[in-house]
Amino acid sequence: MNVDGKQMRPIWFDNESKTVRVIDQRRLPHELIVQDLTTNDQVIHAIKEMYVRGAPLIGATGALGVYVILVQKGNQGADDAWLKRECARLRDARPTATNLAWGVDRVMEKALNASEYGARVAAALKEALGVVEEEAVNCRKIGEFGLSIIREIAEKKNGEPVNILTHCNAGWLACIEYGTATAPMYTAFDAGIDIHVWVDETRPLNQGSRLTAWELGKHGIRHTVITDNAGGHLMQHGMVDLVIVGTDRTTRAGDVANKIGTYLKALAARDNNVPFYVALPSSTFDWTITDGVKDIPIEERDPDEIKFVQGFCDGKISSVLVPPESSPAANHAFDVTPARLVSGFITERGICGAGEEQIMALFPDKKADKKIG
Ligand SMILES: CSC[C@H]1O[C@H](OP(=O)(O)O)[C@H](O)[C@@H]1O
Repeated sequence: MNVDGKQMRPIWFDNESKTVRVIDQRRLPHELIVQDLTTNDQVIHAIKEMYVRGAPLIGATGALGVYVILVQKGNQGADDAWLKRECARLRDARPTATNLAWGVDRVMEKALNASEYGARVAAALKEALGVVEEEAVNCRKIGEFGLSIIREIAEKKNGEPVNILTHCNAGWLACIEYGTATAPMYTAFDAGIDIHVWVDETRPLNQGSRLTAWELGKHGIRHTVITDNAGGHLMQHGMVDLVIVGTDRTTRAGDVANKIGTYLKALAARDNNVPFYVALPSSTFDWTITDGVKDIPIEERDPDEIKFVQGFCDGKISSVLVPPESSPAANHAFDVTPARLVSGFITERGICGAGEEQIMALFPDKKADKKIG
């Protein structure tokens, strides 16, 4: 996306150095730092520590990570067992986003189909770059389909802005371009529709206040950062016309795993008759499961992410302890919104209702035969 006149993506392959490069999103919005990923350990660390985050981006990083495994120093790329072991390590870097396993499996399969090392490397890179470009196109299409929802609301607003609430960051920084939840926002803004976005700060790592606010500001989209607990109040007072969020894993029956706090937004939206849409590429559906609360693994992260608040001061990032050092904290990174609270899904193939029948009608070619994640 355009950042101060420069086209940027959160991940890219540098053809000259043959290196995978990523933006270290932990440093945004105050520092734009690029990291090279030249070993599997570095790729795994970047995913675990959230240099890169967001389901489609994690999937693309996993896909390119298979290439890194094959070309890293001391590789045994032609050894199938070694390649599978390293891919399994990469696949397990974070548990909830189904895209990671999808991206790694897809590229590893192509690599294993080539026996000669050079052909294996070429096949892996080609497939991984294909994943990157496909997800960019998928998010553009999500924006095109999502535009109709925002346009329909705008037509009833008599010139007033469409107020959209979003949680966490499901922007281009979580994908490749456009984002998922943000894609319809960018498309509507670029089509001249007046929108304003309520941006949940999204504790504990503040992906909303740090990343979504940065993205929207760079695109010139009016937005307001709010606490995670403010959304219900705003909906009660008619200040939210639409909620659009992303997802890390959605079951084929429409249960949605997304950043912790999403479920509460969906409850407030239902209670106030506010449309609640989930935007995702098909790579984020887990076709093998239906019950999200029972079957989606919820990542539990380091409690210190809650106890220590990160800020930017005097040119550097610092952490400040908030609760008593001795107080325990519980850091569930995601929750599951049942399909019954979802108005619909915005995908690269169109918009569908939140039920197995509607989802499978849009994706009749998807099979529930391969366990992911
Ligand atoms: C388009 S996927 C974005 C999704 O990923 C985020 O989680 P995290 O920042 O921990 O990777 C959040 O759930 C977003 O909605």
